[in-house]
Amino acid sequence: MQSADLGHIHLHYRIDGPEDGKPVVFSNSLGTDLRVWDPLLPHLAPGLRIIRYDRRGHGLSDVPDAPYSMGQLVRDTEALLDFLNIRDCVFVGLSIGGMVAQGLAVKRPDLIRAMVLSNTAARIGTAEIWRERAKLARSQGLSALADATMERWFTPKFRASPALPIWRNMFLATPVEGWTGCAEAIAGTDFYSTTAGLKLPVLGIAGDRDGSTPADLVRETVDLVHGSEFALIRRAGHLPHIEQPAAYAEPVNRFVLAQGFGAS
Ligand SMILES: O=C(O)CC1=CCC(=O)O1
Repeated sequence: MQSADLGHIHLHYRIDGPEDGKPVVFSNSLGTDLRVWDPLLPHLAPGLRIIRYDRRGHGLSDVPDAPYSMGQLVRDTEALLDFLNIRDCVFVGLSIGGMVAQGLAVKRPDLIRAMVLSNTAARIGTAEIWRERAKLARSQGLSALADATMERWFTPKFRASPALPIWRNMFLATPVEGWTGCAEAIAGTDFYSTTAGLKLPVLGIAGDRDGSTPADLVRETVDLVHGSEFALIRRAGHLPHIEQPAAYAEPVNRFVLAQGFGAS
């Protein structure tokens, strides 16, 4: 457990793997903390340096007053990677984390060599939807959003499994200020034109039963970048690395290794 003092904010982060391993940065989704990647880690190729962090308003990072902007979320990540002296990473962005990836790749191409855009898009939902959800969260708490969120995150089969409370509790443990702050950032984000100008290797990943970023939406964004690849994970919702970790790891490992990121 470590905290980075970035001057404007403290972010909680964690690094696993050898110090001289090639860096792969994981940026998670709204309403989750860095532990959301735990099911995937045992399936990743050996020898990588795995960097995870809690976005502002989430996990053990600072919780500034809402609203947040996507520019702030990108800047936080940029500052963290500079603090950790990370360059040329493969950046794996899940949902809002994928939006941060798109913004950061435009702003700081020196930081990102290639990116995985997982269950994300240049624009997710509509501003109205996110502002409605934020209003409900502020008036009634995240419990008012929990059932619908689990339906977007997971298939019915997974929702009936004993593992569900782990992820539901992670969602419910998110500070309302942090969740609504990030929801406002999503509401204000449309990266279509800037993502279309990106020139770096991109792998898109979608779940065939994603209730938040359906596969066609993910594909539309990923196709904006010339030469991008795409993988569909079957029997999975918005968090396919939890429901199908081995199937998710397969394209990620192939893509990461194709960037010259083998064990050193
Ligand atoms: O729909 C959800 O709540 C899931 C989600 C959308 C953006 C994000 O990061 O998570």
